[in-house]
Amino acid sequence: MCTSIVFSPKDHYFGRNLDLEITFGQQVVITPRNYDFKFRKMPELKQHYAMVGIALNAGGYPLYFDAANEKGLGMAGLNYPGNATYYDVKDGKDNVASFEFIPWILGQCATIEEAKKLLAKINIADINFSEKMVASKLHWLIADKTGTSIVVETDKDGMHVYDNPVGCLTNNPQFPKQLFNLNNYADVSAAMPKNNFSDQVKMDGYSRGLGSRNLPGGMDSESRFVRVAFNKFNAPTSDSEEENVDTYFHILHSVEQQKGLDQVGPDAFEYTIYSDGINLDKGIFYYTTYTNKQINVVDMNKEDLDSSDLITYDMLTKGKFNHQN
Ligand SMILES: C[C@H](CCC(=O)NCC(=O)O)[C@H]1CC[C@H]2[C@@H]3[C@H](O)C[C@@H]4C[C@H](O)CC[C@]4(C)[C@H]3CC[C@]12C
Repeated sequence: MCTSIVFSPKDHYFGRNLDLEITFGQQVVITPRNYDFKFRKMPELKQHYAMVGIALNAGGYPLYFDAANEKGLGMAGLNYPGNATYYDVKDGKDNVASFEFIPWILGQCATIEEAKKLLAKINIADINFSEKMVASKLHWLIADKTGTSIVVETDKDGMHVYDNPVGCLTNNPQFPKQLFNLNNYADVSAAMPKNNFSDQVKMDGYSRGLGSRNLPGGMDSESRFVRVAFNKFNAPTSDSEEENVDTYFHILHSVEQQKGLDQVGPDAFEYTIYSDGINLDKGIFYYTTYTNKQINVVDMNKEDLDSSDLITYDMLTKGKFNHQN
């Protein structure tokens, strides 16, 4: 499962945990403005906004899992099995394959308002990247540098674009159900609970943290949605970039999947392969991996964004122990 958030302590940070049992050889990929973006059913974008994110470089084509552009619009695709539906090519619509959706939006839109205008014309066409790489069933979180976010779900009954008041997304069920489920946690709090049970029962608050005792702790997508929303809304904010980035990763790591906890096959366990976050205001990309919790940084502004070839960085997966004696 996966979790994606936008966190707005001062600047705005957008990204996700990628949870899966296999890894694809993904890299940090910067697509500069003059990379010739080809689309199966739409005209190419010879010039577009530059973007940075995690992608699989498939023979020179960036298959983005999540990314943000130089204008501060971010977008992530998360698994949405059983619900995601892609459609036949339709006349009069912008027919975009699911693997083209991130570049199509990030290449052309600077804000959520602009994205909504393009979304109104889009038909997510049921096209595979290749015979081997069939379309994954996804839904998407999109956020801009005001911290505003939306969710795009293409269900059996068509495409839905939801305003997202909580700024997070996980997996199933459908987004309105995830929001509704928050009702069940209205009394969860960072503060010690008040005894509403009965004034005839003496309760002495035997432990700190009892206000959050009823937060769901599971690896499942509904539990992670509640937990990450609560942790985000209660996170401290600062004027310091480093403190805010650090807090951002604490939030994502609070819903990360340790190996061994989420069994998906006889010997297969889903785990958090990487966590990433882009400062949408500044174009700085941060990430950690399962085996390297040090925060790694790629600053897109340090690259020649007017060039035409993909710029890639292998993810640093080897952590360091700092021996002090
Ligand atoms: C599996 C993950 C989503 C993670 C998640 O939600 N997992 C939880 C779960 O399995 O429930 C998705 C997110 C982006 C997806 C990739 C991107 O869409 C790009 C690319 C698209 C091709 O159609 C298929 C391969 C490929 C490379 C996709 C493989 C599956 C990815 C990596």
